[in-house]
Amino acid sequence: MSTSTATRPETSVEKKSGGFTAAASNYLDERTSISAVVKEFGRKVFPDHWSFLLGEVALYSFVVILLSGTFLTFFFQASMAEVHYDGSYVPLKGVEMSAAMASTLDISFDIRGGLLMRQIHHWAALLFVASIGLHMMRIFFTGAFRKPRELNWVIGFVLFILAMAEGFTGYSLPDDLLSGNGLRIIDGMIKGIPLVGTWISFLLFGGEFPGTAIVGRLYTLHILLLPALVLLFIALHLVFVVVHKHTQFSGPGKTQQNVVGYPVLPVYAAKAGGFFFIVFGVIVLLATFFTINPIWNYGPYDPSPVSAGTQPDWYIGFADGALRLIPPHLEFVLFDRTWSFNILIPLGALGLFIVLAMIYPFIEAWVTGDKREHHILDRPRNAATRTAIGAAGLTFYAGLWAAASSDIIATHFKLTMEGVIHALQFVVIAGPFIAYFITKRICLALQKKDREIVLHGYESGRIIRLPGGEYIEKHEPIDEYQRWKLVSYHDYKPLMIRPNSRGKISVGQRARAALSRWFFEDRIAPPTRGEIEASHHHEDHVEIESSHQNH
Ligand code: HEM
Ligand code: HEM
Repeated sequence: MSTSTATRPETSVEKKSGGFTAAASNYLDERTSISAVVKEFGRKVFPDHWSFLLGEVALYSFVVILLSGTFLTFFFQASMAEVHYDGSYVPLKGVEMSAAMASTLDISFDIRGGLLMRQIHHWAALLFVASIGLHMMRIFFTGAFRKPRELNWVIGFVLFILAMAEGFTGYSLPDDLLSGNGLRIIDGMIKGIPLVGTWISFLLFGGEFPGTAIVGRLYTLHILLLPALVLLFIALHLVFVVVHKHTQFSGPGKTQQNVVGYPVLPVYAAKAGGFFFIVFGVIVLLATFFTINPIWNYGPYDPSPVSAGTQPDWYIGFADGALRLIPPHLEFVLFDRTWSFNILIPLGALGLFIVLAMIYPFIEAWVTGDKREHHILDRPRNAATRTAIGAAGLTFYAGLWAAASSDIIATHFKLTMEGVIHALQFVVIAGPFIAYFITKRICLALQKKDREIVLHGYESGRIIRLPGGEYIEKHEPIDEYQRWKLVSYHDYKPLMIRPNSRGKISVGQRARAALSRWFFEDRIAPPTRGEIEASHHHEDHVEIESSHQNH
């Protein structure tokens, strides 16, 4: 039995030269065959555009969160046992609080580098969610979620929800006044669920709110279960980015079949490595110069003193705002139970908003009937209806978000609380329609402008007098590169209604066709080759005439 000898990889004897690094990499390669993977991955090409950095910012801030979070676990005590504070922050000396709060104060005042680490963790968390939000907007407005990336949109969206859950559980850990108020709102929301609400609340808090179990439970979620899920989904997300290859904006030489950019090794890896340190550095600077969550000012949790101006972290604002905007009297007793529609309606509206955003790629694909793969990104103006839908969604979100600061807006601008609430109710309900309309018109106007530029060139500012006495402004033709950018998009058409196999047109079909018409209505067709050529002839004509004039 000597078959195996022929196929064995070469031994290390011939490869020994080349110093310690080469020897070490040979050693590793012979035992793992990793060089094939490095070679393959190193040849991957990533296109260059500033907006593709947003996903990277999310990734790098997560690494910072992991590092700083691990440091915090060495000192944080996830216990609600009552203690008397005995650290070096004098104003709270002797005050009764939970061990969680006392240990967070110790991290802030008595552990070397502790306050910086806490602030790094908190600022990194804020940046993490912000970059995810911006990344998601770039994916949405450029249509990067279209086939084959719909599933990666959903995976990304799960990451967005997980990030908010991480943020909320983290915010609740120090057991200070703000933590407790946040948890009390969650408790109220849970209890508002008909029939089962009270039971779920008891299950979560281990009895009557707040109990003594919640911080320990949230801690397990915060440092074990949720980070594991985030890591898993980030890994899946990035595998998909590699498998699908990255999208790119249209331009000369860029097609649906290729990716134009830098290879991972050495260019992209070096750039990404440098960028990681920039993100890390910015977070450390923020944490050094700007206080975040000074829990010593708030004190331990106590249900009675809710200070004015209490704010959640920015990404929870939209949920808080929804609760503030709903009229409070939508609550009544029926069948011996309290029905809190002032909680159920905001919960339902937010749930619907989140689900619609999550499945948007599938809705759009259904409405447009578009089954092709898309690797070239849309310029937002060229997908006017999608861009307008996005603007409507953002206006809704922004209205809710602003409402989380309703009291601060009222006191700062010397307005009445009711006035602010009514204005924001208007923004949340009518704002999306107004935003939709305005955005769509702006996109169509920009499309018309592009068409004009392709056909007639840029306005040069040079006025020429024609032989007949007429004054015209000379238009400079645009170069090939610019023209490519302006005309290389597809003009889609609404779906045609077709009868099904039994020769009938179903109601669903009709609805779909109507939606499709709405999606594509008012579009401005890109200039055709014929039109461009015709416009060139015209340009030449003017050119000859004007040179005549000069002689
Ligand atoms: C922890 C959160 C996230 C991380 C670390 C992350 C990271 C990344 C990175 C590094 C890329 C490649 C570079 C780029 O295009 O920016 C990417 C692409 C992508 N991400 Fe995310 N992402 C996250 C969340 C999301 C969310 C919330 C969505 C959408 C709901 C999303 C959807 C996508 C899609 C569709 C692509 C492919 C884009 C393309 O090829 O043009 N991601 N992500
Ligand atoms: C996306 C992931 C994460 C987010 C968004 C996040 C967010 C937060 C926030 C906002 C706080 C409150 C900080 C404060 O006191 O001002 C916190 C606390 C904490 N986090 Fe995280 N965190 C994340 C992941 C982690 C991980 C992976 C660990 C552990 C390895 C960790 C460990 C801790 C600890 C121990 C605390 C309590 C100490 C303290 O409040 O200062 N976190 N987290």
